[in-house]
Amino acid sequence: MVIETFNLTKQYDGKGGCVDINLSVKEGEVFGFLGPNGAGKSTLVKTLVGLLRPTGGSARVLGRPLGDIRAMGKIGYLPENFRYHDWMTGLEVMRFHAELYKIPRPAERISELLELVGLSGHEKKKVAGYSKGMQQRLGLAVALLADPALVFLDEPTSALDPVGRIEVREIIRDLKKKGKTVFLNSHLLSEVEMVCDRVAVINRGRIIACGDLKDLLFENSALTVKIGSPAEGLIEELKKIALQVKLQEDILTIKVAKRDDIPLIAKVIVQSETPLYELKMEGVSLEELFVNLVRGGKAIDNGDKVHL
Ligand SMILES: Nc1ncnc2c1ncn2[C@@H]1O[C@H](COP(=O)(O)OP(=O)(O)OP(=O)(O)O)[C@@H](O)[C@H]1O
Repeated sequence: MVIETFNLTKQYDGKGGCVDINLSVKEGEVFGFLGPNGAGKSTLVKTLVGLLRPTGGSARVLGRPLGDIRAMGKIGYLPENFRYHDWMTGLEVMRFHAELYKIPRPAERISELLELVGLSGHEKKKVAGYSKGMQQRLGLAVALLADPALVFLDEPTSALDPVGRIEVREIIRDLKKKGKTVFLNSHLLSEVEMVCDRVAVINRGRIIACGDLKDLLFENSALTVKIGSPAEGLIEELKKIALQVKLQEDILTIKVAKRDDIPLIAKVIVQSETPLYELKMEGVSLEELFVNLVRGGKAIDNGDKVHL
């Protein structure tokens, strides 16, 4: 595991922050960390990168305890609200951080990264003259300077235009291809849906859902089946396979535990000689799931916390 936390807690004078966080993030995955404003996302990230000391619990990052200097050298971090010295040029900011990281042949690495984030040609301009999006691109380049094994990106695209967002998505995918682990905080759920393998949702400092993104979305989807008059005993038969079966007029709404149960459901209906007119999976988007979870809706049936 690249990140493992054990009841990790960081509160400010006993309030706010994040509480009893138990998470594990595997090597090479893109992990999405979601939550509404003030939920505790940045607090957890700052604690994991060693900027804040936990007030409870413990964690291991890259196999080392929190704050261990050997692990910190392999971590890249793009904070949510950062400001570089605006009297420096982009190139100077990069050189400064390269020195801190003691990067061998920094000139080569710096120009490669400025190219990657689309700042080539702007490196000699002062940061004061950079747009918000350019500053965010510079922040991303700094986060990637040391070729980190683990990258924390806190709202990496908040200031970017649509093209910039696509570019960052490509950078994230490329990092994954290279076997790097990405921990992504973002409010842009469609973006998270496109790049993340697993997600956790935090609300009021506590994790309320965590799991494989595809499974989480599947669990919260339902099969809708348009049928004629149901044969005797059909609903009972379906209940043996499905998690939940509801019949309203001629529409059956069925929740299944796994994809392979769908053809089974169709078979049972057909074999019962009930007319079957239509069968489709009504999926939820991550946005719908998120809103349901955060508002305490019934998005998830088996308790208020899911671990897959
Ligand atoms: N330095 C601090 N001192 C006191 N309380 C803090 C401090 N930093 C954060 N908090 C509180 O801890 C809680 C979590 O804040 P945090 O910034 O971690 O949330 P977040 O999920 O990153 O929010 P956002 O999406 O708005 O950036 C909030 O209630 C916040 O007010």
